[in-house]
Amino acid sequence: MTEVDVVVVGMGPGGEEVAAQLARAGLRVVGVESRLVGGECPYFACVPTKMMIRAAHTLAEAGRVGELAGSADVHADWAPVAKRIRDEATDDWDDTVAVRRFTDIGGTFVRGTGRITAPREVTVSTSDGEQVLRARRGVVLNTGTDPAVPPIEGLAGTPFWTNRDAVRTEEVPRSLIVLGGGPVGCELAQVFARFGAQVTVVQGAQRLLPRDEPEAGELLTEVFREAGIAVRAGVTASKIEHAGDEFTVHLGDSETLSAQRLLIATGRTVDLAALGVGAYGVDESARTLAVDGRMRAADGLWAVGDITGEGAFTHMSMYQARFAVADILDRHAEPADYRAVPRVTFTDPEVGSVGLSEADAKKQGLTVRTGIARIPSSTRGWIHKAGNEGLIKLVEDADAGVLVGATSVGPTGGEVLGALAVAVHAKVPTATLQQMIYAYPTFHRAIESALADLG
Ligand SMILES: Cc1cc2nc3c(=O)[nH]c(=O)nc-3n(C[C@H](O)[C@H](O)[C@H](O)COP(=O)(O)OP(=O)(O)OC[C@H]3O[C@@H](n4cnc5c(N)ncnc54)[C@H](O)[C@@H]3O)c2cc1C
Ligand SMILES: NC(=O)c1ccc[n+]([C@@H]2O[C@H](COP(=O)([O-])OP(=O)(O)OC[C@H]3O[C@@H](n4cnc5c(N)ncnc54)[C@H](O)[C@@H]3O)[C@@H](O)[C@H]2O)c1
Repeated sequence: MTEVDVVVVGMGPGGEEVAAQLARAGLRVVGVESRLVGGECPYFACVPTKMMIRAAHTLAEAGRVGELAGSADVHADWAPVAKRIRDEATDDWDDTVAVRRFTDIGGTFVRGTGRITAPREVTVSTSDGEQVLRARRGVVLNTGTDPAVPPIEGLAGTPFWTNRDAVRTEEVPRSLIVLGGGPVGCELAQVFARFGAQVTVVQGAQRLLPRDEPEAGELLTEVFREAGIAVRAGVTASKIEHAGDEFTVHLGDSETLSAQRLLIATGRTVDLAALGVGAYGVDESARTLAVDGRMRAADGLWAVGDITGEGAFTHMSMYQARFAVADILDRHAEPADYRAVPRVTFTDPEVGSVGLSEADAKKQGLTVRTGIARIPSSTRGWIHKAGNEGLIKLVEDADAGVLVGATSVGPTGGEVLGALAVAVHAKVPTATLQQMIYAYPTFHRAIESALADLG
């Protein structure tokens, strides 16, 4: 039995941050990680997928030369992408540097799978057996999520991909069926299509990116279809077969789709029972672990990141980390505020949003006014021409005269979102936004046109 101040189970972005800050503050901290310190984001998610996207979008830009600047002879090659992911992003999926960063500031690292076995007690299964850790102040969970694999007949046991396989691939499949049209499915569908795969997205919901405004998902569907990516929305797979080098996906009774690879991108799952949170009296059958504004799930138990269900983003995990650290160190902090959470899906066009959608604002009983501007109709969009698809949508609480939500789709939609995130976060009056000067001819100047709809 080892006794310390805090045990952090799971060293994703937030857990790494909590563990490091507490160690720097002089606490005795043990960090427990079963796979790689840094978590999903640097090894299997944000960073490698954004490298894939950067490469894929470069190909698309080269493809636009014909319309704008002459001609270009482009040959796609996955080898530099795979090499960059292996060498630059993941160090060949080796976390030696990240572990050292933590131990150099006084943290103790244990490689293994942690499970809460009593309040303030974690038992870690390691390659050498079990280790029991007692945490005087408590336990912080940052164990993230795993890909959710739907219970479709025939799927289990087939060599399907999740994001973890897709980022490790050394070659582009000839053809790919993507099950799920959320951010993971959309980003990866476009990457592999731009590298030459024949791609079909099968999306159970009625549109792509259903968490975003309908206008965004509809626009992305148009862009995908124009690029030859088939989008099947509102359908689900009834049965899956794999034989030889081919998957067959049955849609309903009569239709089938075939492809060399199948990517499962149907969301994420958390197993609270496996983490043993029941020892704290917490409901282990819940889908996520509810926390308060200080990230407390129970007395002596904190959680940060995807496990809390407050939006699965690296920036959310890092944001929540600061509240857990403040609470553990007895420092005063206002509770976490989720009014203005920004999120960007890095397709081309990028789809960024912040705060409430129009539908959610109405559900909250607000008097809603919306404004919309199309990027191709803006001066910059018109100049940009090839690849100029996009829009700005604003959602105003008309009684308060402030924006409560906004969407920015476009070639730099995620960057334009920055201005809108400030407006929602700081509750800048709509009248003040309308008086602002927007540089000509920028993409963000389309915000001014959308504001004109708000009177
Ligand atoms: C393909 C893809 C692309 C994404 N792109 C973006 C993006 O561009 N921007 C963005 O903001 N977000 C993105 N996300 C989401 C982002 O990856 C997560 O929100 C982020 O990793 C934060 O997760 P987390 O802090 O909850 O922990 P995670 O990163 O999930 O890490 C949790 C860690 O806990 C470990 N662990 C789990 N159980 C145990 C246990 N019992 N004992 C010990 N260790 C354990 C795991 O091995 C893992 O390393 C993407 C996700 C995916 C799947
Ligand atoms: N750029 C980013 O910030 C980024 C990128 C990727 C992922 N993420 C985050 O990671 C998390 C996981 O992303 P995701 O896209 O896997 O999950 P998601 O839950 O956002 O989307 C999954 C989609 O799959 C569909 N689906 C579910 N079951 C299905 C089935 N059986 N057949 C067909 N479709 C089905 C759903 O309708 C849903 O739209 C999200 O919270 C996301 O925000 C963020």
